[in-house]
Formats: sequence, structure tokens, C-alpha cells
Amino acid sequence: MKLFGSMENINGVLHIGGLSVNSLVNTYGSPLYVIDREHVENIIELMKNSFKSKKFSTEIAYASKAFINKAMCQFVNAKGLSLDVVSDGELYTAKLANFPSEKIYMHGNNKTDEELRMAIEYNVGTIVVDSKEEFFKLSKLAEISNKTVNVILRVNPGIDAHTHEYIQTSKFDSKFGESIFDDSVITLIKNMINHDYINFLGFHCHIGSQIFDEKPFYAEAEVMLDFIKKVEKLLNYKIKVLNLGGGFGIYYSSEDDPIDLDIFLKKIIEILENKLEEKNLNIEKVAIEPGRSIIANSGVTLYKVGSTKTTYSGKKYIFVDGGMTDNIRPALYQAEYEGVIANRLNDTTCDTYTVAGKCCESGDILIKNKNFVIPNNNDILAVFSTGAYNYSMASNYNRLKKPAVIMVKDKKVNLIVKRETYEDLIRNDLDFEE
Ligand SMILES: Cc1ncc(COP(=O)(O)O)c(C=O)c1O
Ligand SMILES: N[C@@H](CCCC[NH3+])C(=O)O
Repeated sequence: MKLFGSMENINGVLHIGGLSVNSLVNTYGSPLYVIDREHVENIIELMKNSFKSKKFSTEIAYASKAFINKAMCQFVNAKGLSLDVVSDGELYTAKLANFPSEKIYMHGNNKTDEELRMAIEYNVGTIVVDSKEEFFKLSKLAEISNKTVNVILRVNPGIDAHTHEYIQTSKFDSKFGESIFDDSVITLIKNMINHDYINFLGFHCHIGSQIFDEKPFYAEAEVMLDFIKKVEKLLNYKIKVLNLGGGFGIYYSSEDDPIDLDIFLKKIIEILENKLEEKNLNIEKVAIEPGRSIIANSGVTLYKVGSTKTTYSGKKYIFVDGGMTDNIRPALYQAEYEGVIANRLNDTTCDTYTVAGKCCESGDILIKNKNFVIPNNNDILAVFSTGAYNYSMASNYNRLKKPAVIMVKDKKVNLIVKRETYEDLIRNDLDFEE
């Protein structure tokens, strides 16, 4: 079990932000997503300090898909980050949170007309064009609105990074971006450069998520600068912006070897600076777009143990009051998590259990065959590192209500998302008409 940030064991009880899990669950119910604010703040500070250069400006855009709600947009804005959004819903949330539109990157491999219009209307700082077709759509809509839009093109640098197949994004058959190896991409860039309503600034790439090996990132940086040099030469045009995406792997369980962000980000800067010099290139801004590495380890999900069961075959289960509805990642990616009986950290009588949720699915498993203190009903089970892609991927399957989200720091609690109610569940339901 690895504790992050302010998480600590006080007399056998897990405390986060100075507050016991018992008091948090008593007040806010369960399941409950808890965000350790101090830890996110430390990560953001570390990233800001490590990712900077004297040769170009740097920007960190938080990939909001990892965990987004109004408060999180406000929080990352207060911390000076930019924002990556990938849908009208994310953009709308950012807008409602008063996130400065000029600091937003609008992504998506299949942006609808509605989304593009919205991005233009909101004066989104940068639209990340994903394809030739999207350029045509966007340029027409920009012309109709009589607005020039800032654009970077998402390209696929063909870097094969080792991670789960579902979260790789840069293989040759990936659905994202246009390949840098496809000669037609040069024509596309030329068309963008020449378009009256497009201000073409540069490139975006992203090689995948939860990647532990730093080398593909270093290769990505080098390949992109080679490509930029080629484009500048061929088109006699100055590329200003390079966005290298996110994907930095984090610790979920003892099998993971997370990226050391400080060393890694400084190394990326060094590689970029050296390569720029070698190629006699200049670039105004380099951006990164981390999501998981900013928020994952700050999150803890607290559940109540409802019951336990030993099957006829001898398998032992702990049943909790949430499951795949609040954390789909084990079912979807065979993701591994660590968990504990959080109100009895010092107990030593353990057994091997599988933690299962309450959904009507055999695959509704959170943790498989790990050691836990023999639990009592109503004990609190904590699952760690649930800050990214848990709340944002939550569902109402089996009509379960989505949990509340709180941020904690220095014994203060900020309820940032209310627990759903029965009314929320049926809000859009209409009556059957004979
Ligand atoms: C375009 C883009 N940027 C950023 C991210 C964030 O990735 P991560 O959360 O792994 O940092 C993703 C997700 O993979 C992405 O698709
Ligand atoms: N949802 C994925 C990451 C996808 C990243 C976005 N391209 C996960 O939970 O690991």
C-alpha cells in the first residue's frame, strides 16, 4: 500500500487532509471520491518547475477527460494551467467554470459541427484539427462566423509505446490524427496555412496513456522536431507551437514503475533544446497535456463493506457498495488497484479476497486476490489512485447513483460534486404513451 500526499495512518485509521475516513464517510456517505488537494498542488508545482526552458515558453494543459467538473476547472485555472477539452460537454463545463477560453485546447477525432461552432463562438484558444475532413468543416464554419481560429494539427508520429492496446494512440492504424509519413499531410498543412480564416500554429501529438518507458516520449520529441524542420523547409513557413500530449505512467500497484516526473520533464526539455540547436530551429511554445499524472494518485475511493462471501469453490469476496459504475478500469483494462480496510490499518489478521461491486455483472471486480484484513460489515474499504478516469468514466449502470466528490486539505472539506439522487436518475425519463 502506497500513501500519497497528506494520506496517513493515525492510530490505525486512514486520514486524508487531516480527516479520518470514518468522519468523511459519516458526513458524505459512500461510495465517496476523495481528492487530496495538497497532493495535486504538489504535482502541479513540480511539473511547472521541471517543465520550463529559457529557449521557448512552456505550457501545461490539464487533460480534463481524466477528471472534470466545475470545481476542477476552477482549481487548475487558479494553479495557472491550461485545459484540454474533447467534447461539447467538457467545453461547456469549462465555460461555466469561467475558464479563460484562450487557454483551452479543443480536441476530438470526430468533432460535430455543433462542437466546432461552440469552440468558435467561445473563442477557444486553439482548435486541434484531427483530419483533412475536419479542416474543411472547421474552415467553412469559421468563415461563416467571420472569425479566424487558431489551429494546430494532430499528427501521428508512428511511435509504438507499450501500454494497454485500448489506450495506445500512435500506432499506424490509430484513429487519431494524420500520419506524418503520409505525403498528403503536407498539402493539408499548406491549405491550412493559406486559408484566410485559419491561423495555423503547429502540431499536436500524443502517443498513448499510462506509459512507463520514457524513451518513446524522447523519440516523439525528436521525431516531431525533424518533422517541423521538414515542414518549414518545404512550405517556407514558421511553426510556432508543438504540443507533445500526455500519457505519463503513474503508480497504481507495486507492479508499476512510474515515471519520475521531475527527471523526465527536465530531460524532455533538454532533448528539445539540443535538437532545436542541432536543427537550427526555433519554436515559440512547447506544451504538454497530462491528465492522469496530475490527478490519479490524489484520488481515493471510500466504500462501505456490505458483506463477505466464500464461494463453494473457496473464493473469498468482499462486497462493497460501489464497483464498476464508479471505477470501470479493472473491467475495461484489467487495471490493478491497491486497497485496504481503511478503518483498521493496524490489524494483522488477513486473508486473500477479491473485492467485488454490487452490479449485476461477474466482471464487476475492483481488486482481485489481494491480502486484506478480515473485514467486518460496515468497515470502510479504500481504493487508492482513483483520481483519474474513475469519476469521469462513471456510469449509472443498474441505476446506481454516482457518488459525491470531495476535495480535502488541512481538515477542510470542499464538496465539489454532490451525490446523485433518485431524482437525478429519472430526470430525463418520460412516460410511456399507449
Ligand atoms: C489527446 C490527449 N491528450 C492528453 C491525454 C491525457 O493522457 P494522460 O491522462 O495519460 O496523461 C490523452 C489521453 O490519453 C489524450 O488523448
Ligand atoms: N480512459 C483511459 C485513458 C484514456 C486516455 C485518453 N485518450 C484510462 O482509464 O486509462
